[in-house]
Amino acid sequence: MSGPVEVLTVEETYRADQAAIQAGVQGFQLMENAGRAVAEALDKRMERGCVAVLCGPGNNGGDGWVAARHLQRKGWQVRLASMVDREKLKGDAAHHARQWHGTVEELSPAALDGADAVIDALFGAGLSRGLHGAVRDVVQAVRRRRVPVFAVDVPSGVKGDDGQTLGDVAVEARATVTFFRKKPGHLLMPGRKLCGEVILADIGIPQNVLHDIVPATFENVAALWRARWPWRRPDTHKYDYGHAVVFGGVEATGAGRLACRAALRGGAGLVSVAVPSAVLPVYATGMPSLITMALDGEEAFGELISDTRKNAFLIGPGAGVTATTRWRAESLLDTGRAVVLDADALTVFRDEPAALAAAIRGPTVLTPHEGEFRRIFPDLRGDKLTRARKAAYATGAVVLLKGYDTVIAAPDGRAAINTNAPAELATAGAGDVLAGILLGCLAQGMAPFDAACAAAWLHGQSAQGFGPGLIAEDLPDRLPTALRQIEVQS
Ligand SMILES: NC(=O)C1=CN([C@@H]2O[C@H](COP(=O)(O)OP(=O)(O)OC[C@H]3O[C@@H](n4cnc5c(N)ncnc54)[C@H](OP(=O)(O)O)[C@@H]3O)[C@@H](O)[C@H]2O)[C@H](O)CC1
Ligand SMILES: [K+]
Repeated sequence: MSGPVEVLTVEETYRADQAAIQAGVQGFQLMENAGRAVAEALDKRMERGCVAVLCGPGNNGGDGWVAARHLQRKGWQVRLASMVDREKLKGDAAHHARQWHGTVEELSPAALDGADAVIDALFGAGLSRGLHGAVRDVVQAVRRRRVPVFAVDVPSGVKGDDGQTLGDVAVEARATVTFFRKKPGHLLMPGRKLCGEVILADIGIPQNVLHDIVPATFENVAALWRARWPWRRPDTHKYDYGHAVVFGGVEATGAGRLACRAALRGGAGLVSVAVPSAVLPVYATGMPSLITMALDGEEAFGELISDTRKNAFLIGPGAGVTATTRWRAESLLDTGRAVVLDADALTVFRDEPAALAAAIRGPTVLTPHEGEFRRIFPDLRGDKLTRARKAAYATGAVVLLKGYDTVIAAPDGRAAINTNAPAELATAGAGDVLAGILLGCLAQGMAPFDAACAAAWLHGQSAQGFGPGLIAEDLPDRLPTALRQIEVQS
């Protein structure tokens, strides 16, 4: 959980590298530190034996030559295979290749014979096309033989910017050692899975290079927003923590109930559920702290939303894809108060992103899963980070695009990637709980980007450590434990 919050694109990483060199750090020293960190990571995690170090034609390969030297010194038997002749290497890679006094083999599957571990120093940030020829054969052989791989910077074949594979083959690593700051590809799927454990090494790049880079992408750790978490203060009352309203469903009642409980646990001062009187008892049962409001007809709806003390609304879970849901969603947005649009309240804007954008006036968070996202924004292309950013920019809302690698994007370009959600969260109703936590955060006055990041993190954290058998009902009551961790997790 701990570690820096900033995530750098490949281009920003190169800028950080250059800024460090301009500040007086030698390039070959950065490479020395990088390669040594890779060697140490492997040596710490495995019994000494035989390691095959696979080196590419650029600086990623350069890190490999350094790692080979350090591993040999530590007592590993090293087989180094290079994609290109040592004489063809340039710059810092050429410098470090000259420091290697062992044998150099041609890159082929035979170089893996006898290896207990592999260092993948083929391609890193400079990957520009899919893997072909000898390099593809070797990567295929590594996968077949199931030798543990330690990747330098990123597993070869994976793009640092989005975690997608370029071409049809990529290395699957046990661990990936990267430098200074993580890249989006370490956090987004499938890159996150292909990286294995991600180890961040300090190679001597000064922190202050970030002042000029101004990163806009972050890992969603609590340190990103915890300074603005609305802790209860003395001398305050419940009205200081907002009045959240959930528009519950009539036939599908479970979703709204989960959201209400999550909003209460998430800290909203008051939570009301607004539903037709016929189903009120369903909502009231088992949740005495919930306020129930009879919503019989559109006049009652108008009256309810004209009360400005009600400062955050959730519509969508169990709502139904109907004209009423669309009209209500637009009316809520028109109040200019905080709104969470989820589930059916997103689908009612199918193929109409412009209408949605036009309706948004105040702090708004859209919480689509991939299917709902595609329905509203069928024309948005690109990786998850890019698409979420484009949707936020186009609508003026914060977009929380759900999944194992949930992305939260703000209209101003900031984006965070959530990394603490266990696979068990793929269960019915989990999304309704997330919407409820988010509603609670907004009711307490958090800005929508902070609220969405906090909600995604708390949602993931409340599922941590439960294991198989988790159901959505378990989540709200685990929120207090997750909340206590905001202070200890950075
Ligand atoms: N601050 C840092 O993060 C540091 C990073 N270091 C390491 O440097 C690499 C990035 O090095 P770079 O030389 O820019 O790029 P690569 O080594 O990843 O690869 C570039 C060369 O590979 C060729 N290439 C790319 N894709 C393929 C492919 N599919 N098949 C064959 N060849 C390929 C590419 O050729 P072009 O034709 O595209 O030019 C280049 O020749 C970073 O990842 C870190 O490991 C420093 O050591 C320390 C500081
Ligand atoms: K690599």
